[in-house]
Amino acid sequence: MDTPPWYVLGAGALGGLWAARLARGGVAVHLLVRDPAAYADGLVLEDAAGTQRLALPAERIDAAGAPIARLLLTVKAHQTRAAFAAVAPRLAPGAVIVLLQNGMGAADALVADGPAHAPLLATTTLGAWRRAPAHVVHAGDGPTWLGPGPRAASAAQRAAALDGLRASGFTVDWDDAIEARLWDKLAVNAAINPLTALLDCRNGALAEHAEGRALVSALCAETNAAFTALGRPATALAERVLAVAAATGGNVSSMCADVRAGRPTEIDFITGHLVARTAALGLELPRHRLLLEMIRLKTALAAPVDA
Ligand SMILES: NC(=O)C1=CN([C@@H]2O[C@H](COP(=O)(O)OP(=O)(O)OC[C@H]3O[C@@H](n4cnc5c(N)ncnc54)[C@H](OP(=O)(O)O)[C@@H]3O)[C@@H](O)[C@H]2O)C=CC1
Ligand SMILES: CC(C)(CO)C(=O)C(=O)O
Repeated sequence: MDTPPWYVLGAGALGGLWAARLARGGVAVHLLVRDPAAYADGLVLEDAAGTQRLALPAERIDAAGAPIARLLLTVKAHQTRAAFAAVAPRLAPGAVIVLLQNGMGAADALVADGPAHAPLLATTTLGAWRRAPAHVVHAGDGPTWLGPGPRAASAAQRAAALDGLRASGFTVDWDDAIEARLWDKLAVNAAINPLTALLDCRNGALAEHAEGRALVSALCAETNAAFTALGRPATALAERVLAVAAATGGNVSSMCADVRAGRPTEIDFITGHLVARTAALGLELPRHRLLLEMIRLKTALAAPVDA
């Protein structure tokens, strides 16, 4: 039986990287996009191997077409619900769906919204950025972890996702405790992303300056208290966050980039998720809540104002 194509919904930096690597691995890949004209010449991948143009079919997200049996969702957390609603009518029964993004809570909304799909969750330390809309740069390596989502997937769906994504040549492993990995990544993003966005600085600045280290430590103390309340282990959180800030020192964080561009951010799925989950247990996180409100205001201020 022919292996069905991967459809990549979210052909930005990370989705473009995966699409290009899967295609280079000999897999059929289709892009689901808002503007197919931007991908008319395919997708360019720039990495250690050089620069390569890959011819990939790009379809409008809401176009009618063949049923989709394998879907990789790499839109930002706040874009997930709308993007998934647009593609849901094309999903084949038992489709393999992988949600690869930062933040938490987007998959819960998909499952609550809808038909009996069972998205798997994934997290990665790969890094990528877009030089142009259809030109991605592979900027950082690392493993990708796949695990169960809020609704149980079948063993066949898990195996198809894992084997299918491994065709990229990236390291992909299964972890039943994916939620713990997502919380760990959330803890890093909850400190670095809003601080760099509000201070308009690169990640490294937080580790380089005593004031930055103090802010990170204060936020991580709250995250530690939150993890304890949620029954999750959290060791040396501030040290780990500062190590990531230093290791990605030259990066403009995704939230800083979004704020600079006047785009909505993933704050509600990072800090918002943390604050809401602990508030439900009666624990307030005043520093995180302040950052949440400041980033929300920053986004509101970027919206056009009537004269
Ligand atoms: N980039 C990275 O290195 C890493 C990113 N992540 C996470 O991965 C996720 C994706 O990030 P990233 O790739 O950087 O983000 P990008 O903004 O580069 O990509 C998101 C893509 O989704 C597309 N999109 C959004 N809504 C729709 C829709 N309704 N229909 C079709 N396409 C849509 C956007 O299209 P359009 O171009 O039209 O706006 C864009 O191409 C985020 O959660 C991020 O935090 C995690 C680890 C590393
Ligand atoms: C790890 C970090 C902070 C790297 O920039 C990131 O995930 C992001 O920018 O969203």
